[in-house]
Amino acid sequence: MDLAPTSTRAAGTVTVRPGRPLAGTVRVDGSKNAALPLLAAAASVGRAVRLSGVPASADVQRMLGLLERSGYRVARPVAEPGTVIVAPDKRPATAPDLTDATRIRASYYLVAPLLAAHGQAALPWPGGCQIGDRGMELHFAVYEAFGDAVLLDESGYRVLAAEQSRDEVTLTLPFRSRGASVAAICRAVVAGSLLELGNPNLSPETTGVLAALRAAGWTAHADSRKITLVPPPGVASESAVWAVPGDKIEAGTLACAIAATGGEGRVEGVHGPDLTVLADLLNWAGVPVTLAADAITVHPTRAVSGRPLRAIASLTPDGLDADFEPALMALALTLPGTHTFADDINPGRHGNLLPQLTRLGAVIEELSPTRCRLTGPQRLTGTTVRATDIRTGSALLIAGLTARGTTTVSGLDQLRRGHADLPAKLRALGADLTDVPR
Ligand SMILES: CC(=O)N[C@H]1[C@@H](OP(=O)(O)OP(=O)(O)OC[C@H]2O[C@@H](n3ccc(=O)[nH]c3=O)[C@H](O)[C@@H]2O)O[C@H](CO)[C@@H](O)[C@@H]1O
Ligand SMILES: C=C(OP(=O)(O)O)C(=O)O
Repeated sequence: MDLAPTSTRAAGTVTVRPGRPLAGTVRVDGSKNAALPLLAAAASVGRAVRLSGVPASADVQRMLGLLERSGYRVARPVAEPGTVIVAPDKRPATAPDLTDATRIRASYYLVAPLLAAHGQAALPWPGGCQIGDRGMELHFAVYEAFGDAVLLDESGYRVLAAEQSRDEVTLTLPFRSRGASVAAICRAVVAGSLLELGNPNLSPETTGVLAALRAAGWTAHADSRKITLVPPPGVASESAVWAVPGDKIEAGTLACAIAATGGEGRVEGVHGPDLTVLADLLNWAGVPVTLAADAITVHPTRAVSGRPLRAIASLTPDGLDADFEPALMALALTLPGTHTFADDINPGRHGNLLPQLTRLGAVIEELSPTRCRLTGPQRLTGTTVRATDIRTGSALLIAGLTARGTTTVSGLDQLRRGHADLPAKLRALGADLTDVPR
C-alpha cells in the first residue's frame, strides 16, 4: 500500500493577507526530520517498534510506503492517530519497486533496513528540496567502513552487504553530516557492530535516534568528539516504544510568524531546548521569547533593539539548524537593523528564497550565492510567489502576513512535504489565509 503522499484535495495555492497581530496558542506536529531517521532506526532493530507522534507530512507518509515495500509491516492503530508500528515482515519475493525514493532526500535512510531485509539496497538518487548539490559520498564511505560494496550509476546506487559483519567499526566523518551520522548508526544496528563515529552530527535528530536505541537496549554515548554505540548483549524480542519529538522547525517558524506581525503567542508540543539557538537570536534582536520544557512563548515587543541578527547555518553542535534560516530572514525584514544570513550547507537555498522575497519588494544584498545582508524594517507588497522548497514556502507565508495587499503563494505541495498543514496552524493564531481551489 502506498500511503498517498499528498491529498489531491489539498490546495496547491493559498492567499495571505495582513491583519491583526497573530495571537493565541498552537501545538506543533511531530517533526519530519526527526521522524524519518527514527523510522529507519525502527526498521533496523529487527523487532516491532511502536512510534507515536508520526506526522502526516508528505515525506514521512512516503517513507512509510517505502518501508512497506522494502519488507516491513507498517500498522496504524485506528484509535491512535499518529502512531505506527513498524516490524519486520515476510521478505518480498521480488525486488521492491522503490522508484519514488527519488522524491525525498531521506530515502538514503532506507539503506540499513534494506540490507537487513534483502542483504542489498538498490535505490535511485535521492531528491527532496532542490537547494543545491546534495552529495552522498560520506554515506558511501560509511558503508565501505562496514565492509559493504557500493556501486554507482547515473540512476542511483547499490549497497551490497559485507559477507561477514565486523565486530567493531571506527570511522571519522570529514564534516558533521546528519544523514551520514544516522546512516552509520543504523548500519551498526543492522550489523550488530560496536560503532565509534568521530566528528559526528549532534543535532537533536541524531541524538534522538541514540536515545531511542538506548531505550531499546543499546549503550550509546555522544560528545562533540565522537559517538560510541554498543549493541545489547542479548537478542531482545519485546517491542520498543518510541516517540517522535515535536517539530522544532515548525515551532520556530510559527514563533517568527507571531513576531513578524508584532503579536504574542505560545507554541506548544516542542522540546524547548531544541530552540535554544533560535531563542537566543530572537532575544538578541529584540524579540522577547521564553522557552519552557515543551513550548516557546513570544512576548509583545517592548523596545526596538536595532541589534543585528546574524543567522548563520551550521552543522556544529549548538549551531543554527539551516532550516530555521528562511523564517528568520522573513522576520528580519520587519526588524530594524542590518541583518546577515548564511547557508553554506545548502548552497542553493538562497537561490530559491531571495528571488521570491525580492518579488515582494524586499531589498536584499547578495554578498555571495550563500550569504546576504538586509536592512529592516522594509515595506513589502503582495504579489504571486512560489514555494520552491519547504522552508522557502514557510518564509513566504510569514512575509505575506506583513506585506501590503494580497500575497498568493503557490507550490504548497512543497510545503506539505515538511508540514502536514502549516496554513491551518497560522489560521489558528488568527492569520488571514485562504485556500485557492485547484
Ligand atoms: C531529511 C533531513 O534531515 N534533511 C536535512 C538534512 O539534509 P542533508 O541530508 O542534506 O544533511 P547532511 O547534514 O547530511 O548534509 C549537510 C550538507 O552536506 C552535504 N553532504 C552530505 C553528505 C554527503 O555524503 N555529501 C554531502 O555533500 C549535503 O548535500 C548537505 O549540503 O540537513 C540539512 C542541513 O542541516 C537540512 O537543511 C535538511 O532539512
Ligand atoms: C531541506 C529539507 O528537507 P529535505 O532534506 O528532506 O529535502 C527541509 O526539511 O527543509
